[in-house]
Amino acid sequence: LKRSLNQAIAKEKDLAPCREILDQLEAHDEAWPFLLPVNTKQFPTYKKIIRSPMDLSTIRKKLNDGIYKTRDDFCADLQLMFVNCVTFNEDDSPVGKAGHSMKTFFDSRWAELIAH
Ligand SMILES: Cc1ncccc1N[C@@H](C)c1cnc2ccsc2c1
Repeated sequence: LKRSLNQAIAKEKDLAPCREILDQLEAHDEAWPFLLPVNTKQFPTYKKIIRSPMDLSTIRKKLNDGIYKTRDDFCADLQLMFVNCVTFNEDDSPVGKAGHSMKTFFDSRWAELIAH
């Protein structure tokens, strides 16, 4: 029991900074394309082109539901969201530009978190 309690404490330590970064991503001026799953009625080709959709609300739910075992699992879903954006959107489109801006922000905050 003691070991599993320590493991639970270690997991919380590992994931706590993820909540902080996710708070900042959701509050970012350019988060608007990523707040909810892409509406496939509005973008009918999206499901064909993007095999694994991902968005900030899904990441938040997975974090709250204890789906992420490590901070790297969390990071992988964010990178998936950014790769989906680059795959579907032109770099100079409004959504494409927002994606690059959000990725740059995330990568710098993640580096601070891991580096510190
Ligand atoms: C991240 C992403 N990738 C590809 C397509 C869409 C989106 N985002 C949705 C929310 C979105 C993005 N832009 C607009 C513009 C009018 S409705 C709407 C909805």
